[in-house]
Amino acid sequence: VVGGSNSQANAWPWQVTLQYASGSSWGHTCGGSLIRANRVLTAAHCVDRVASYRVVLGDHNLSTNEGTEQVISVSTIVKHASWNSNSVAAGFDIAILRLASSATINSVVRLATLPSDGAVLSHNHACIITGWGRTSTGGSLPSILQQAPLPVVAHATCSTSSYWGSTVKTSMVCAGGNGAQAGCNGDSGGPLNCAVSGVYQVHGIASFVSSLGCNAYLKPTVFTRVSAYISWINSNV
Ligand SMILES: CC(C)C[C@H](NC(=O)C(F)(F)F)C(=O)N[C@@H](C)C(=O)Nc1ccc(C(F)(F)F)cc1
Repeated sequence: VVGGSNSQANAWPWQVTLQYASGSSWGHTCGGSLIRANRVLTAAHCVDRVASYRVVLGDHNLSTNEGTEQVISVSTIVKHASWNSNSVAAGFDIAILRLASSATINSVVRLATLPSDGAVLSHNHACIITGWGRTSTGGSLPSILQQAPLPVVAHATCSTSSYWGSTVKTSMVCAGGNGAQAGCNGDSGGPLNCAVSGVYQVHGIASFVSSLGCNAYLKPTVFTRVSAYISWINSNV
């Protein structure tokens, strides 16, 4: 997350870090959201690489053991059948990870609330991106979960030529683009948290940013719009 700040410990209790084995250690590769005690919602592009994956729930500082972490391996991966890693612009950047065991739901590990089928948020609706992605384009990865305000950019605006043009589809949600706050590499798969009637919902799954730079002006961070995939989730969870 570029232009963000440290989140309060466990303030986003559905946020997970998706990690893959590299050598003898595990490295953060993507975010994700807990949607059932044994199911995590993430981006399909996060699991394109054949590897062994694990999720860590209840984490805050990736570099220390805080005693709230739950480490669970990923048993199976369900990527959307229409996902094509050569065209992120087509959408379908969504996957469900089945966990080897169920998480213990407690004060620091909770299920995400998903939006209702088809719900579309209006321009400037206040949302917050969270993640352990880079804090600047090509920069370093933070230890502490970051968050930043990222207001929704309506599709009508986001699909104009000065923004993303036809790269962005109605199955996506744009947020940010002010040149300061943005998602960045490593935030992929993580949530766009939007308050609706006082309850935070996971309205987006971080999908892509501009290759010109994470916080490129008028290139909002683009998320998979979760409300466009509710029936897919319900039949694959
Ligand atoms: C691996 C990528 C598909 C996803 C990667 N996503 C992210 O970094 C995140 F965190 F925003 F989700 C990304 O945007 N990386 C930049 C460097 C990128 O490749 N962006 C990008 C690629 C293709 C297009 C498109 F759709 F136009 F082809 C647009 C942006």
